[in-house]
Amino acid sequence: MAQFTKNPPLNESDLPPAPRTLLEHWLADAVALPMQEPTAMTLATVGADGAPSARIVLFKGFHEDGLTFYTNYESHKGIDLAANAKVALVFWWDKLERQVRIEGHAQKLPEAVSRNYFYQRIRDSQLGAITSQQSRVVATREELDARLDANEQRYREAEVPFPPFWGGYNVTPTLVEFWQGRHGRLHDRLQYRSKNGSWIVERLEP
Ligand SMILES: Cc1cc2nc3c(=O)[nH]c(=O)nc-3n(C[C@H](O)[C@H](O)[C@H](O)COP(=O)(O)O)c2cc1C
Ligand code: PXP
Repeated sequence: MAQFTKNPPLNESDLPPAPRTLLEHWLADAVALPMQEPTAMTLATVGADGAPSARIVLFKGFHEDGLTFYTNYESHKGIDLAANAKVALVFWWDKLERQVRIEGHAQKLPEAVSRNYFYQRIRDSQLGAITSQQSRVVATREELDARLDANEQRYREAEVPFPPFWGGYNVTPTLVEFWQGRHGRLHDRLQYRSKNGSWIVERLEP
C-alpha cells in the first residue's frame, strides 16, 4: 500500500479558533480538484433499536455553523433521526489525503430554507423527490418509472409541488477531527471538542 506523503505537518499553531474556518478551507481545496463529488460525506445514524446505519449524502452549505444536507424525512435515515438526533459525518478526500470526522446532532432546517433549496434543484430532481418513497421496497423499476411518468403528466404545465416529506437537516457539531495522512501511518489528528460553548483543540495519536 502507498504511503501518505502529500501533506506538510498539521500543527496546532496553524488552527483557527473555530473548526468551521478550517473545514471551509479544506472543502475549498477539495472543490478545486477534479473530483466527482468533493462535498460527499458519509452520514451515520442510529435507529431506535440501537442499530447504526451509514450512507453518503451531499453537503449543501453551512447554516448557523451547522452542516446541511437534504433528504426524504420518511427515509431510513429520517426515521432514525426522528428517534435519535445524534449523528456522525465523515469526509474523505483521497487526492488530498485528508479526512474530517464530525459528531453532533441533526435538526430539521426551517421549511422555508428547504423549500428555497428544493426550487434551486433541476426540475427532474424535484420530480424525483416527489416520486420516490425513499428507502421503501418497490416491486419493480417499472412501477417507479410509471409513478414518475404520472407525475410528469400531472405537473406538465405547473410548478412541481414542494413535498412536505422532503427537506434539509442541519448538523450542529460537538466534535470535529481534522486528519492528514503522514508517512509510516503516523498521521496528524487534531480535534476540536466543544466544551462550555468554546472549542478545545486536542491532538490524538494516529
Ligand atoms: C455521491 C452520493 C451522494 C448522495 N447524496 C444524497 C443526498 O444528498 N441526499 C439523499 O437523500 N441521498 C443521497 N444519496 C443516496 C444515499 O446514499 C442513500 O442511498 C439514500 O439517501 C437512502 O438512504 P437511507 O435508506 O439510509 O435513508 C447519495 C448517494 C451518493 C452515492
Ligand atoms: C436521492 C438524492 N437526494 C438528494 C441528493 C442531493 O443532491 P442534489 O440536491 O444536488 O440533487 C442526491 C445526490 O445524489 C440524491 O441521490
